[in-house]
Amino acid sequence: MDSQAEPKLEIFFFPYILGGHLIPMIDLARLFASHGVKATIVTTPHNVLLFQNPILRDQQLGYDIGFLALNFPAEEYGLPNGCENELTTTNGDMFTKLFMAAMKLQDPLRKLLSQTRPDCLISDRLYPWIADVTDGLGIPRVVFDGSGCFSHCVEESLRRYAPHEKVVFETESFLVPGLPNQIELKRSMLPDYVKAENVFTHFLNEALECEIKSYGIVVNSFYELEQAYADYFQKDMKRKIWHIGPVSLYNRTNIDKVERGIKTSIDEHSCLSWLDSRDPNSVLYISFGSMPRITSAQLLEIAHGLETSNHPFIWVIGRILDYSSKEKQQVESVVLPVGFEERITKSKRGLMIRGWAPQLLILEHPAVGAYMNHCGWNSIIEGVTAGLPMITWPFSSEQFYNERFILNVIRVGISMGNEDWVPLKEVPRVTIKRDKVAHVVNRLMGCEEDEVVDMRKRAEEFRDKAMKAFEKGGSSHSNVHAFIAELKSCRKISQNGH
Ligand SMILES: O=c1ccn([C@@H]2O[C@H](COP(=O)(O)OP(=O)(O)O[C@H]3O[C@H](CO)[C@@H](O)[C@H](O)[C@H]3O)[C@@H](O)[C@H]2O)c(=O)[nH]1
Repeated sequence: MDSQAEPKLEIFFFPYILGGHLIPMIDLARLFASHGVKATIVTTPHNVLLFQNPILRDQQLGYDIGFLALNFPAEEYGLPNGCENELTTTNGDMFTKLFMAAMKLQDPLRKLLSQTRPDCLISDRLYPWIADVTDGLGIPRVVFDGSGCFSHCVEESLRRYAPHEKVVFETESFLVPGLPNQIELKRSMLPDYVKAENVFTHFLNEALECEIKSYGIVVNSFYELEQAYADYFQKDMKRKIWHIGPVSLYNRTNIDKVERGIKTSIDEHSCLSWLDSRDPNSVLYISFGSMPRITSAQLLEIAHGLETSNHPFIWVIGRILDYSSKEKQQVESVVLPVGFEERITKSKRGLMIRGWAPQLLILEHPAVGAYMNHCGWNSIIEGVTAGLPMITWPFSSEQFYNERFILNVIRVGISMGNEDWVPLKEVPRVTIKRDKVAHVVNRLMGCEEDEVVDMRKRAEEFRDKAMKAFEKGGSSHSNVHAFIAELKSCRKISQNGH
């Protein structure tokens, strides 16, 4: 039993500087603070500014949460002042510089940790030097992986058995051995750094070594969603994992005031009233995450496809890069079919959001009936939490693994059919044509076929399980407690000098 006088457990949270990593890590810190931990988010000055409002709100609620800022060497890398995450980059070159600058956080972090000595550091997977910083300081280090446990298991199987080396053609399928489900992939879906060694292979190998040497990993997922993989990870891969999500549910208590850093590009009330005017389950929500993904040509095909399919939609057009320019500069204004916007606005068929959408607010609305996304893990877990079937359209990173998870493991989606992995910030080589877009949208929206009805049912069941996992007594809630208890006992052991 903890004595009343025992000091609070202090955890430092050190997120990576990509939107899809920062957002869930901030939620994670807020979640732990709500469980009585002193949570300190260690990030760079402009990222502090970006997320200060939700943290202030939590402080007003009495939670012990705050920031510590590390200087970001933007200037040293020729980045404009304030460019401290990929959301503020406007071309591909800046993105590369950002990665390099992030590597330089090592020394300031070391200095900070040696002065402050928290009870634990939860850091993002993408800092391969993190073990050098914490080892020797005696601070337990835990890795937060922005993706789910499933993609870890796929990565491990590919490393162990290299099944992709036994197929000749890019379009040839192979089975991913040793996993609880039959998972088929094609070589064309694999990252270039898996198929042949490059700089990123080494970077990720170092990150993995660091992860293996860590105390364990926490994931933004819940046990019931990927039970077989959570067990596989612990038993076969012999590593510790805590499923503590969906962390976005932390925002749920105040869903109409969701602030997750970035200011939304649409007035939230007009977005909600547009949704209020639509029938339940009738709207398709389309978003491809926080990074630029699609080409101008693809944008046109999506627009035509949506118009033909005739289902209501909310379409988030994030940043589009001009892939033909050497610098991959951001396109200032996007070209849509003539009269498209007027037509969909007048008929109230669609709502376009240029920039940043209040995603959680939209996903939670009863009018939304399906979600087309790029299979970024946060999008998936947020879609699952909203009980939505999905249209999967992966492009890069581990997104094709995540797509298999949706299609073959939890079976709540249908695929748009892209099979061509491209590196982040490279031009997608495949353009899905308008007829295909319309066909896939029609297959899911307003369809009464058994396959789709079953998919919706399963999606709703997973939503209920997600809610249950997060509530008091649920698996994620208990895992947060178990994790805290374990860290407390580590602290006692180190204090007693054992
Ligand atoms: O207009 C928007 C767009 C995005 N989001 C939020 O931004 C996050 C996006 O995260 P995710 O869906 O994971 O996409 P990425 O930003 O692309 O994520 C990167 O990081 C993920 C976690 O490691 C990986 O799974 C992805 O492959 C990788 O691209 C989610 O929380 C969204 O709710 C918004 O709130 N509004």
